[in-house]
Amino acid sequence: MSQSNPDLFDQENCALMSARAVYNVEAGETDIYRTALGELVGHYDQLLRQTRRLIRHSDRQELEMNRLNHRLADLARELEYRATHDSLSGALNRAAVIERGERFLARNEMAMIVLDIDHFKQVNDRFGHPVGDAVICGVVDCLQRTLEIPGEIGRVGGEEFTVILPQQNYLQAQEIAERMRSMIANHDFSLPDASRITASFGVSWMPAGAAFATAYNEADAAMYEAKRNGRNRVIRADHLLCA
Ligand SMILES: Nc1nc2c(ncn2[C@@H]2O[C@H](COP(=O)(O)OP(=O)(O)OP(=O)(O)O)[C@@H](O)[C@H]2O)c(=O)[nH]1
Repeated sequence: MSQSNPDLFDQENCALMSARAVYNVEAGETDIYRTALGELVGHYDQLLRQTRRLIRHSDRQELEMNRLNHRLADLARELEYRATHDSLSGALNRAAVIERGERFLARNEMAMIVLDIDHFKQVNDRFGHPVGDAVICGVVDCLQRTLEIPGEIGRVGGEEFTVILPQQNYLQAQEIAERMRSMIANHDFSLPDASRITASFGVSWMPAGAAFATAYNEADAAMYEAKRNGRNRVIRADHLLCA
């Protein structure tokens, strides 16, 4: 059995119908009251119709407002993503790496990997910028596929990347960097001459409360040492300091 929607104005409707009945039955008795009642019935009727129309309108407005609120939330998420991510590779951008790294390091020990693609200028020079761009995306893909624990991958320069590893010690970070190095070196980037891509890695580790800039500078210095030592290798910053 179908149930009709309840009318918000059931009681008012009943009052209106009673008034109409009185208006009809008592015709001719007291014209002055009859006329006044007639006007009241007319205005009341109109008031009910307009109120119903306003309620329908405000329901539509509420639906539209909900739709706009959802759209606004989507746009805010998109804006936040664009402000924090590199548009080419989808990795975090430099500002976001610094912001998240500082946040992690304020409370936790943190290891950090800095890596730089080897001889990347030659890739651009030999095959063109679009191929270079594809290599950048391929490298980020290799990093993502290797990172099986919580961590953040960022692109901090043209062909330089960072991996932030909260609560990892030196040895764990070194092993992750080694797996990333191997993954890139063995990956087929589909270059026209079938050549391979390699990257050089530096690893640092900092206790909670240390400065993010120190973590980055130490990993960066280790990465440059890896370049000087022949590239396609991982060097730890503590080994650098001991040498
Ligand atoms: N395709 C592409 N190239 C970029 C981008 N950003 C920077 N580069 C290029 O990256 C290259 C970096 O070259 P270099 O700093 O000389 O370093 P490299 O050739 O990788 O040599 P090493 O680091 O010493 O191994 C330059 O040719 C830049 O033009 C980018 O977004 N896309």
